[in-house]
Amino acid sequence: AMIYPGVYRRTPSLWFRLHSTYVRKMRYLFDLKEDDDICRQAQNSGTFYLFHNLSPFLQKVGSKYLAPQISAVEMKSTLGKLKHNEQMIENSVLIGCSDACMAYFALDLVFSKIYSIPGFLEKSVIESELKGSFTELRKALFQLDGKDRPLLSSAQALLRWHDTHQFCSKTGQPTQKNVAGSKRVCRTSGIIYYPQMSPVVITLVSNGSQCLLARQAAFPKGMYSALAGFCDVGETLEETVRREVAEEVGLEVESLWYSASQHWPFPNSSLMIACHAIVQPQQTKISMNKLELEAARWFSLEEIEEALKRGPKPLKQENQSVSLCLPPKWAIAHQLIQEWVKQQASKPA
Ligand SMILES: NC(=O)c1ccc[n+]([C@@H]2O[C@H](COP(=O)([O-])OP(=O)(O)OC[C@H]3O[C@@H](n4cnc5c(N)ncnc54)[C@H](O)[C@@H]3O)[C@@H](O)[C@H]2O)c1
Ligand SMILES: [Mg+2]
Repeated sequence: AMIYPGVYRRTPSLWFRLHSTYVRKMRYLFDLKEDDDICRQAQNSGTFYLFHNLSPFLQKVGSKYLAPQISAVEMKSTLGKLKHNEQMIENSVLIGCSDACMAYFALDLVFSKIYSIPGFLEKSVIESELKGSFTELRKALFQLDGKDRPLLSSAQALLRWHDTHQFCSKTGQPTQKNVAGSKRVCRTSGIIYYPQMSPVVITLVSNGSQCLLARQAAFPKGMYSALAGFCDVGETLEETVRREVAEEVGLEVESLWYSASQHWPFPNSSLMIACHAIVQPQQTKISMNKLELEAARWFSLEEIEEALKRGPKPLKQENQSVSLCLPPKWAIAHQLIQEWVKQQASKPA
């Protein structure tokens, strides 16, 4: 149920003739964020992605997993023992819309405090009612394919932000979310809080023929990735790349260029900005920062190509060590590595 803006309400066909699907979607989402009444209406006709303590609800269909969209009606009836539907639905946050402008919301059952409502269903009962399970997001990202990954990642980030920003940090008074969940306001101080994101630079360093990968102690066994670091206040992205490379492996960047970016929900909300960097070929001796990293070294094209072929799971080798494995294909670090392999292949021999 699309809500047409302004003059188009009388002439919906004009709205469709004048705008591409993409523009219509973006205008609709803008209206939902700006206008609480429009957004409240959309909550009664939209669909919901469910979370339980930040774990998305997944269903197995054949050999595939997917995140089902639950209609408002379906939700009220399935979770029908609720006496406070309205109130619960208002805890949802807007996360997108379909090409036909049907709004998508995310709702966390735990954060909505519905468990304090007498008679509300246990998690396991909800899971068997809806025929699926609440799955930890990292695991879910491996099981899902396609468009659900970024959608669930940003949904989780937004739900987490609301849960941890319920009070004004100046007055200590409760903050109120707008219906879409695109901001929270403190009525006492008038301060508006917007969902927070930390910029992070992730850099694949190359010396012209090898690339530098590193691992943190917390990484899965065998996994190496590009260098990453949070931007400091006042820094440009270029300065962050140079500082992080110097801090973590003791090298000086000669040149760098931007590749792409990706939202990353762990551990909070980061905007991962991916870059390639080249260090001077005569200055490639790694001096690793042991506080940050467990290992860092140069890898040849052959080693990287083999690891890409093997896929994301490490193999146990004879000497007890594990083989190199790389970040999953949906992580931007993987994309940087793929691009580097292509650059190497296109170089004259
Ligand atoms: N290396 C990878 O392949 C990779 C891939 C995907 C995502 N990431 C993400 O990149 C992020 C940054 O990487 P890192 O841990 O090496 O960063 P880092 O090298 O900047 O070191 C982390 C330290 O920075 C400090 N810090 C400064 N600002 C911070 C902020 N806004 N939030 C949290 N800590 C902050 C903390 O002291 C923290 O311990 C991590 O959140 C990680 O999830 C890394
Ligand atoms: Mg780092």
